[in-house]
Amino acid sequence: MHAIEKILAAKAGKSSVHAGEIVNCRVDWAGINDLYYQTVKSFYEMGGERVVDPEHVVLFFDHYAPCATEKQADNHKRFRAFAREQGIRHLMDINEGVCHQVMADHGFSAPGEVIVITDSHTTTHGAFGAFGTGVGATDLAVILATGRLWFKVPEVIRINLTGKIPAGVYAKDIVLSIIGKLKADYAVYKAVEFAGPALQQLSISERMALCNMTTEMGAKTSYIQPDAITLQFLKERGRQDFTVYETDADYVYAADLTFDVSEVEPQLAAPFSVDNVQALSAYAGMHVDQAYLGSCTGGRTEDFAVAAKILAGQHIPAGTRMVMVPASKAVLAECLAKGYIQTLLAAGATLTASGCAACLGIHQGLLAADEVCLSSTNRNFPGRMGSVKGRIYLGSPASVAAAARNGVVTDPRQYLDEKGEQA
Ligand SMILES: CC(C)[C@H](C(=O)O)[C@@H](O)C(=O)O
Ligand code: SF4
Repeated sequence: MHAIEKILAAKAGKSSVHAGEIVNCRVDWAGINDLYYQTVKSFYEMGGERVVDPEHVVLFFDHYAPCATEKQADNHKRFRAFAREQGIRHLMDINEGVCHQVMADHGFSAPGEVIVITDSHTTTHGAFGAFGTGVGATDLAVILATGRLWFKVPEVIRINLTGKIPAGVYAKDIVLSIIGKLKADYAVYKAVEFAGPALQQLSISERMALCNMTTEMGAKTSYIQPDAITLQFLKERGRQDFTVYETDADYVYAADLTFDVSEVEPQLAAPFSVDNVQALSAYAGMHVDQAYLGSCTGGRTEDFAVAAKILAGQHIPAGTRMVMVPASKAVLAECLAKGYIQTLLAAGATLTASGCAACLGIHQGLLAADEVCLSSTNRNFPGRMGSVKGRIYLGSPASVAAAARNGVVTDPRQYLDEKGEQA
């Protein structure tokens, strides 16, 4: 069996499972974000009275944080009342940040767990060796009422990463180049595992970016075998009570691919699909109206660190604006402590509240028609960040910062030395 199958088997109380089988699993973490009040309504509509395991339910106020309309505020108010009524202690209010980052910050995401959130990018938790997947309101309501949910055991595609990651190239570039080759529907309902020696060069932050983006290949879930890097991250957050499952040596993958990361250069996904990927150099010199640094893909401390290296002592030129959205309160605190935010503010960037913000066009950084945004987020569909005529290019946080520095698409490698430090 694959480690993912072992997780699902354990949660279903079975000794073995196989791809295609439907299993009914105990869910370790059920998360609801603030776009999904329908979950609460569905819970009552299906006869729910008490949430079976409120200790393992997390409510996230991230998409509307802080609220831009009265309707959003009313939603939050009803969620808070639900939390009080049901004894849900983990209410991550508007200052906490994007659900996936908050899960990581709190040490909630851990190996061997089943994590289900009303958000498609729940694949992110594969970075911890968890089975993470996104669902809609009614499925989540079933978990509230029963503590369990059914899944179809996915086939697994393994992507082996080999070679040395060049300076100025990041997980985002690697995964964009993979999606550009394999395309947006390559992994529909399959699991995508990242493996291979290059993983040793990738921190948890970078692994989260990789796993996050598998959603844009249609993946049901993602997986990275926990290692010393994972265990160290969890130790720092006080997590020790988890089970690490290992894939059997004779497990047969649905596909087994190898990518040499040493050949990857900075990439951009051009409008209007995530698999419309080219080398960044193809767009060098194109004017950028907005550089957007944030989200559950590219809004972590390391992302701010590299942006600060590129923009230290610089001034963002007139005609370009930079919006920065730390993925969570913990990320913001860390970036403040390290001086990254101060450096970026001094360069002329705007700081907005942690959360989803303009990543999906809610507030804090929307685009006008024909404006170009270079964004560290994960989607560039029409209307994703405001006007349906806004043009979003997805790239690494370093590429976002380099664009802010010059007001045009710029290769970030020229500002970094061979160690990835300020050149
Ligand atoms: C919650 C939902 C509207 C959505 C998702 O499921 O991913 C959002 O977070 C996104 O990134 O598009
Ligand atoms: S930051 Fe963006 S991609 Fe992530 S959960 Fe929020 S809206 Fe979705």
